[in-house]
Amino acid sequence: MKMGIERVLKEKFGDTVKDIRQVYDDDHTSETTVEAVNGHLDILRPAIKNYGGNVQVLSVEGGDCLVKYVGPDSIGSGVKAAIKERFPDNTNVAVNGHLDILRPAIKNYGGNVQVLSVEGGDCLVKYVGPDSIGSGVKAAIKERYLSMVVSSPTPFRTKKARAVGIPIIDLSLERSVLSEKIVQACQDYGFFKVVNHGVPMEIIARMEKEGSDFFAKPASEKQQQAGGLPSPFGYGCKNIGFNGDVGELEYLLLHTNHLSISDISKAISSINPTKFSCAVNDYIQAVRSLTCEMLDLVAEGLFVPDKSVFSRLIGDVHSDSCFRLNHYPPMENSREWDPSPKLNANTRMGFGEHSDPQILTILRSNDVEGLQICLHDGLWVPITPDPTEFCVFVGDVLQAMTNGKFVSARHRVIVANSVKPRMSMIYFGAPPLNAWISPLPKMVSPPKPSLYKPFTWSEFKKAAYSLPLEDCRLNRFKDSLQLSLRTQKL
Ligand SMILES: C=C1C[C@]23C[C@@]1(O)CC[C@H]2[C@@]12CC[C@H](O)[C@@](C)(C(=O)O1)[C@H]2[C@@H]3C(=O)O
Ligand SMILES: O=C(O)CCC(=O)C(=O)O
Ligand SMILES: [Fe+2]
Repeated sequence: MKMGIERVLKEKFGDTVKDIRQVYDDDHTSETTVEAVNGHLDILRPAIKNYGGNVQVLSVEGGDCLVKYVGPDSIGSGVKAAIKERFPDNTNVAVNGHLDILRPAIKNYGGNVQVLSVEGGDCLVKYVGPDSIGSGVKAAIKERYLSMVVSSPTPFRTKKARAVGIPIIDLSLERSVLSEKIVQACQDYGFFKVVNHGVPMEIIARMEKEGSDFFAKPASEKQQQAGGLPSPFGYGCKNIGFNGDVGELEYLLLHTNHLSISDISKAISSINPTKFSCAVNDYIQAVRSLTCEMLDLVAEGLFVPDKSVFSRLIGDVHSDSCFRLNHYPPMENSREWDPSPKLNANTRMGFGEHSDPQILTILRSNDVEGLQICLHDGLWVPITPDPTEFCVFVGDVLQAMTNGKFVSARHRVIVANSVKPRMSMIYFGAPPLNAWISPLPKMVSPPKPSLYKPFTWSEFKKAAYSLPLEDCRLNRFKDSLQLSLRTQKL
């Protein structure tokens, strides 16, 4: 700031301007505290807010000042300069932390890292990217800030650095490495992303075009063309299921068998139904074979003797798999930024918290964010959208078949301020209605008795559809015999 004024004055008055000193209304020698530095940054806040960003001083300790900043880079360097100028005793100002050293590598993998809070010695970091860099994030924080404990009289400790490393799995890797990585991801998160998946971009783009063309039609047309299909299929707006759940979305839900796709295609376009049906059939065929491939890798990674035990269910001609297009209209008129995950004036619940009932879900979205997954400890993590990747979710049936080794991923969609609609295309790989589901023998042993009683997919589905979206549906299928045996032992 001072430098800008100096330049303007020198331009105007030349060498007559000798020295320019900045003076402050308040006591310049006042203590350097989080509050004081935060207060000083008020000069930059209007500009930052204008870009939908935010700035917050997290800690000031022994010459180190840690600042969380979201906004354009140009203002970011202004933040650093403004602090150093006003509080010269802050020799080390880290905007968005010390983690800047790792950012280029993380970005390279399409990932992201952000310090969410530093409180009472706990540092909470949100991280998306490969595991290897995730542990680097942890190490970098510990290395940098643990040393401060020694030198600082009132230590700022970073006891628990928590790097959330959502796995991104490269499907071109060698098979044995892949199966291990996929099993690990299913176990740790019930969720992972895949790259180099082999689904042709042309097939994805054609499906996306058909989807956006459909949602661009007037509401009455969509309703008339696809609103009257047998429940729960067809076009829906805001309602989710039959139990009063609502969301800020419209959708098209289809069964994946050829006959129902052909029926809906005729309803959507009487002039050229094959354009829509071909796009849907090609897309479903491609993601189905990707799903089967990943399920075979799961079986290999779990050392299950029958390697097709999961994929056979989905590949079956009678498979009850379905396909869904979700369209979340954008929010208007909101530029305010709120870092908390709670719903506020700027966010709406697009699709409420739930797990998918099927075996495996494969989701592809455009580049509009909104999807979040819940980790085992209850932390909600936003998933960075990438149209070239697929997101994979463990469903309830896979949880039952692995006897709880994998836990189905709870997820939701929160629509924030974006100018573009979010559109997702989701394949839910399901067994045939009459297929029996139970924990695989390989997954059951005396220390790990069967957690679930056998059920058919039809029974499970009926129960699932009778329950609200957020319910844990598998609870109804817990093996009460095992439970009572265990209680007796206690
Ligand atoms: C509220 C509901 C909607 C849902 C059926 C349910 O009763 C509970 C599960 C929901 C879900 C989630 C994943 C899929 O989007 C879906 C099609 C499915 O199979 O289960 C939906 C169901 C739906 O939207 O009809
Ligand atoms: O639309 C999305 O991104 C996710 C929706 C979802 O979870 C679902 O349809 O089951
Ligand atoms: Fe879902």
